[in-house]
Amino acid sequence: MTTPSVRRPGPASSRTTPPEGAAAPVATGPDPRHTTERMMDFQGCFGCGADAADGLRVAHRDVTGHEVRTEFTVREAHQGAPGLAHGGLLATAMDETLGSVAWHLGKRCVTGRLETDYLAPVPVGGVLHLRGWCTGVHGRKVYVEGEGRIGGPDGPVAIRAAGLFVEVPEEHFTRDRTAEARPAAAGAEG
Ligand SMILES: CCCCC/C=C\C/C=C\C/C=C\C/C=C\CCCC(=O)SCCNC(=O)CCNC(=O)[C@H](O)C(C)(C)COP(=O)(O)OP(=O)(O)OC[C@H]1O[C@@H](n2cnc3c(N)ncnc32)[C@H](O)[C@@H]1OP(=O)(O)O
Repeated sequence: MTTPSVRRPGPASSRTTPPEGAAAPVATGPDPRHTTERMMDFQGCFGCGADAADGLRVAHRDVTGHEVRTEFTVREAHQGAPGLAHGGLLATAMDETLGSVAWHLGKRCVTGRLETDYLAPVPVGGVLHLRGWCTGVHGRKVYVEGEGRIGGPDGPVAIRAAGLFVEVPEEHFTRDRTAEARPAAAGAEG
């Protein structure tokens, strides 16, 4: 057990806390059946992709067991209030980190729920050091928590989060959803 560095309770709600009977995570590494070329070579991800011109470029640094470490360098384009990072983008960097925890457990998952606590502002020019780890697995559900520190990996905690990731079939990513995305009226035309 790590000692919480802030006086607030943990970030997880009942929906992001593993239920009774959840299994401990088993760090298998990414499942080769899921790591198709299409997925692995994809650089368009807003969170981490090199080809996402306006993306966050979250850098994946280290994986140890079921714990993942990443870094997010906050640039001017990420501001909410002047000089400070926008909270939604900090949540995105966290989503990226927690999602990759599930991936390294060999699970093909999407974010079902993401809860965030903001504890301190993150300044432009700073680096947010993120860490995510799995708290349990129950059926298709993978429970993950994380934190982001400023000024270094052991600096003060600026953001904490808890997420629920849900395993999906490959078809989730390959299905043609063009019709679903169209407005209902336009979709009704043959
Ligand atoms: C994710 C990208 C992967 C791409 C991989 C590419 C390269 C790989 C390399 C590295 C990977 C690195 C990092 C990963 C990166 C990024 C992370 C970003 C991830 C995202 O940015 S991803 C986009 C946003 N995300 C969505 O776009 C999801 C939209 N959504 C749905 O697609 C459905 O909603 C779905 C599938 C979630 C569930 O739908 P479904 O029909 O399959 O299943 P169902 O509803 O039955 O839920 C099953 C059980 O989950 C419980 N459950 C579900 N949702 C819950 C909630 N909100 N709260 C509490 N419990 C919930 C139910 O209660 C039930 O629980 P129970 O089994 O106990 O009944």
